[in-house]
Amino acid sequence: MNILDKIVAHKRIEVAEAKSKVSTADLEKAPLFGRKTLSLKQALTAEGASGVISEFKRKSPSKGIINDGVLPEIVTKGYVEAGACGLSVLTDTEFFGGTFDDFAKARAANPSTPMLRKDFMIDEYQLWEAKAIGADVILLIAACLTPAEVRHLGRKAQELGLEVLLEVHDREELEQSVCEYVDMVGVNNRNLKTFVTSIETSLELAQLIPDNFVKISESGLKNAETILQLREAGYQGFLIGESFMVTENPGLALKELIGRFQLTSNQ
Ligand SMILES: O=P(O)(O)OC[C@@H](O)[C@@H](O)c1c[nH]c2ccccc12
Repeated sequence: MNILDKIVAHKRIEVAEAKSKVSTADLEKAPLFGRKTLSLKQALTAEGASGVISEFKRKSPSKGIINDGVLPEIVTKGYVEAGACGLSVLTDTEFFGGTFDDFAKARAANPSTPMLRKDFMIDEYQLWEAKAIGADVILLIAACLTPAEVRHLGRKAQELGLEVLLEVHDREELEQSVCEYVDMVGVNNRNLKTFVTSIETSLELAQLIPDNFVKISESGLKNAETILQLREAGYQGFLIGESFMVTENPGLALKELIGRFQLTSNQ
């Protein structure tokens, strides 16, 4: 079984357990459930936006522990002060060490920044959870959903006021899963089944993504030259975790990166 299949199998058990404990009616009573969501799409396309969506990630199946002793409220506040357009916070515990508590702390520290609940969404129950913790955006990974599931979850998410980021890794996933219930298309440079990471994936798929979707390049990004190259190819969003999280001060790492690509693009 590849790692993605393992994660999804585990997720199904987790969701079944969560459902048996807390009903969607109870989730709707959470204080943040009715909150007005923020638009990541708008933040990414605003004049002068850095385009960076910074991720809070403690560990991953590909890297093991990245940075475990850090506080989500401190790191994410640092990201926002440095110029992040949006935040991504992992909520998968088993494989990424994330929690709802991490998300809640980041949410409270950054009330006006769009936040992505980064998890493996397989059931509409998880959309209610996302609303209850104060998320603005959810991720739908084409590699672990059928095109019909993408449509169904995307439509439900949008009905709840959430924006939808569809993640693809190849042409087939893109062509089969992209639909009107998606707001942004993310190209994952990392193959979730093999962990092989290559920017070429984003460069190759760029022209195939219809223009009405905001394009986001995800994973393995660390230098200004690459960001500029991706911008040139049509990307307006850059999802970056590890290269910030491995440093002692992730916010500072983001600030330095933005400084480098803004400087370079003005020359
Ligand atoms: O840490 P990186 O290489 O900068 O990548 C961030 C993000 O793209 C990555 O964490 C990611 C992209 N898609 C995912 C799906 C599930 C879990 C994690 C991910």
